[in-house]
Amino acid sequence: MIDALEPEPEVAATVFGEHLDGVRAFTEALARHGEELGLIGPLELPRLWTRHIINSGLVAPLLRPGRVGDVGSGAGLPGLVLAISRPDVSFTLIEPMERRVAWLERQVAELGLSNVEVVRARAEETKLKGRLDQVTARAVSALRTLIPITAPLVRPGGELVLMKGAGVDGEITAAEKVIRKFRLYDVEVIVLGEGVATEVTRVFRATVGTSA
Ligand SMILES: C[S@@+](CC[C@H](N)C(=O)[O-])C[C@H]1O[C@@H](n2cnc3c(N)ncnc32)[C@H](O)[C@@H]1O
Repeated sequence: MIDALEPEPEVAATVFGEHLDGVRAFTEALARHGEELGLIGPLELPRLWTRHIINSGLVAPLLRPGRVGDVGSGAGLPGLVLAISRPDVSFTLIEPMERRVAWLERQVAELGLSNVEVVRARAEETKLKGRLDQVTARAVSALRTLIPITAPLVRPGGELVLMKGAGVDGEITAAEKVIRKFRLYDVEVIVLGEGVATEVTRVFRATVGTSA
């Protein structure tokens, strides 16, 4: 079963390079236990690499050495994939659900990741206000509600790096008020993986201004 999940080797090698073995170990663990732990749906298994793992890994070049928070890590997407890909970055995975936190902690131990801490909390209840250089999130909520829970965690001048679907432009329009309220600037949508990956990754990136 696991063999069928192996990626197109060239795509995976391009995206993960020397970190491919670590990413592969995580993906195999997720394929084995993800469904029984309620981390991924049964339909996701055949497209674990294309839709989830490579999709997450494409974001790695946008991160800078520093402290990155991943809000709503769930199964570890993109947080654990990025932590494997970027050992030069410190990651704080923020996830409120106990069972998911246990999974994340177990993976951190099994993969021997020394650049990850896991915080069990909702983003708005952490003590991380203004302390992170960048914040990532994937499949947590629309920008209109996601920005108010992620932007306060970022230091002034830091960035939101939020993974989004094809409807990102509409989400930006609906979020205009909170974009102003949280003084986001240099707002852009970056499309990653064109010509490389089966599915492109869209990122809403914005710099966070001084707190409102
Ligand atoms: C649909 S899952 C997506 C998980 C993962 N990011 C992915 O792409 O597979 C959404 C996750 O966000 C978490 N979550 C929801 N609201 C949150 C909040 N306010 N702060 C932190 N995490 C939150 C949920 O517990 C859940 O694990």
